[in-house]
Amino acid sequence: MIKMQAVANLVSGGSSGPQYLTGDKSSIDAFIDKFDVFLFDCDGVLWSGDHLFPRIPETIQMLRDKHKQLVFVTNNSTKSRADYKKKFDGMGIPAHEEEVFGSSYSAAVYISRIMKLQPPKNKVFVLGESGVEQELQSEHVPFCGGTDPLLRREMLPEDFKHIADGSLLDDDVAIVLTGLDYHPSYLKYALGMAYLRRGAHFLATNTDSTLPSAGSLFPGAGATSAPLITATGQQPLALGKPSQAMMEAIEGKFRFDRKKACMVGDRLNTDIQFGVEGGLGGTLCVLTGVSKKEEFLGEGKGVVPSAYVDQLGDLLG
Ligand SMILES: O=C(O)[C@H](O)[C@H](O)COP(=O)(O)O
Ligand SMILES: [Mg+2]
Repeated sequence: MIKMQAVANLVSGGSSGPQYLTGDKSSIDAFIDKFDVFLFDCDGVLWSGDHLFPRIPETIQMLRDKHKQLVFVTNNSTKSRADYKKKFDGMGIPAHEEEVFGSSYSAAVYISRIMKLQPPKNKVFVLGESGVEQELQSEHVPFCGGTDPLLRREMLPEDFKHIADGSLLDDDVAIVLTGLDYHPSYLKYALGMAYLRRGAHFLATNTDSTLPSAGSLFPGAGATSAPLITATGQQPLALGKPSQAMMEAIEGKFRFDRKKACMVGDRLNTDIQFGVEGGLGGTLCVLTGVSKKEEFLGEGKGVVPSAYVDQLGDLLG
């Protein structure tokens, strides 16, 4: 049964706002044929935490069979590229580690290849999970904090004194980097604030307000940097979507024509904005994650995708 929007698309050729593709095989095929490259978001598009959405492996394989170039562009910094390869394998998604470009890798590349701080004052104090640490390691960037078990404890009275007199601080720290942190502590925030007050650069892998998981929403990476923003009044430089520094790094690594590329995502103010501001040929919003169609349908909407589907598997028709 062809949906009303599909009829509207057929009639208006898709000029009446974002094209609704679900159930419209000919429009789906025409849409896919426009692009050589698909940049895929992960959380809210492929899966919701450990829950894999329907027909994802088949959809990815279909695009591979059409010789499309695929890049997996996630803001989730808790995992490294190698971790994502394991997750893909575990879910039967045909993908390669080299095709992953996460915000933790984006931050590591920015620090090592753009900032190029000289040792010894080039260390990163991390508020985040092992994905950030692994990618800093892959770029030979020294770090501390992060998953260090010594920081997963109560703040003790003497800690205030030792942070204030600097004896608990590492003089080589030049950067504070926040990412999604499942183990926040007052001690970590106190150390992060002390380093920022000493003049350290303030970076974030991403600042998404929420994390889609288990079919619901949870505090996102933005919740990790927020206490430091409030305490210092400083804003971090975010290196995940929609940052165009990330788009340039991806274009530099995967070499593609932006006009023949499509960004597929579930979130308007990261994924779709990333594609629109990056001048990509198209953007596809998938309604299994954060953003709802009411946020982009109708007049006077901000970020609007070129097309949308109920779920990614709908691309199989
Ligand atoms: O809070 C976060 O870090 C984000 O919600 C999460 O990372 C989003 O990941 P993505 O949808 O970009 O794969
Ligand atoms: Mg997402």
